[in-house]
Amino acid sequence: MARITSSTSSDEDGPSVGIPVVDLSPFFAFNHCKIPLNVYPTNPPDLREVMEYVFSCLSKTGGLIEGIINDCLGLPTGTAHQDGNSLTFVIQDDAGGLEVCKNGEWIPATPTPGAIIVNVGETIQVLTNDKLKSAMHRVTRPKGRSRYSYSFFYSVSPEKWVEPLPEFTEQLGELPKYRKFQFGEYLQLIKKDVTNPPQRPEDALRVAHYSIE
Ligand SMILES: O=C(O)CCC(=O)C(=O)O
Ligand SMILES: [Fe+2]
Repeated sequence: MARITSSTSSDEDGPSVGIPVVDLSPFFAFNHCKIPLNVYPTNPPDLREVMEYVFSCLSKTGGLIEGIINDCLGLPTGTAHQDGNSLTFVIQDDAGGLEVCKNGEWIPATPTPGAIIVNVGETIQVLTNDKLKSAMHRVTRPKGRSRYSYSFFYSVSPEKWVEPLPEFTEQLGELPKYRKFQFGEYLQLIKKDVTNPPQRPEDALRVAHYSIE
């Protein structure tokens, strides 16, 4: 979130940035432009464009400084997560850094020229009733150099319903482990976690939300 605070106003009761005086609070707060909550004043006309640009530059600077602090403290830069979509294709450069958790151990996905890493996402985990599991993974930035990767998230469309397929339930004599949900609804839920992450990464909302006990 960002806010414009008026501290030099000669008018004690109103903002000094030309915002129509409806709300008399001395600041104008706004969220990341991807969250559709912002209501921008129409005057000055280029306020929105300038603010979104400044927001984006400062977010990048924040990420950079956060990474430097993490490096200095010896903390990992990446947060462990599973992908919610069906399949993710990852192409990483020779810096490496992608790690997958197996039996509690972090295993590096060693960079191989020309290779595409394929991650199974939670949608496939649900469709196969846990026969194929979505791996927990994270990214650590190698010390002293930058890292670039390209991720392609192959997904079902948001209106599609996702549930364990009969081939992995009835036909095997097994009960479904998840109740049916619409993919778009799940996306909305996990996006909330991305924009407003829980204190502990393990509290992030995952597909277990739809588990049948
Ligand atoms: O950068 C990478 O290697 C993977 C990034 C990733 O896990 C993700 O975007 O979900
Ligand atoms: Fe991922």
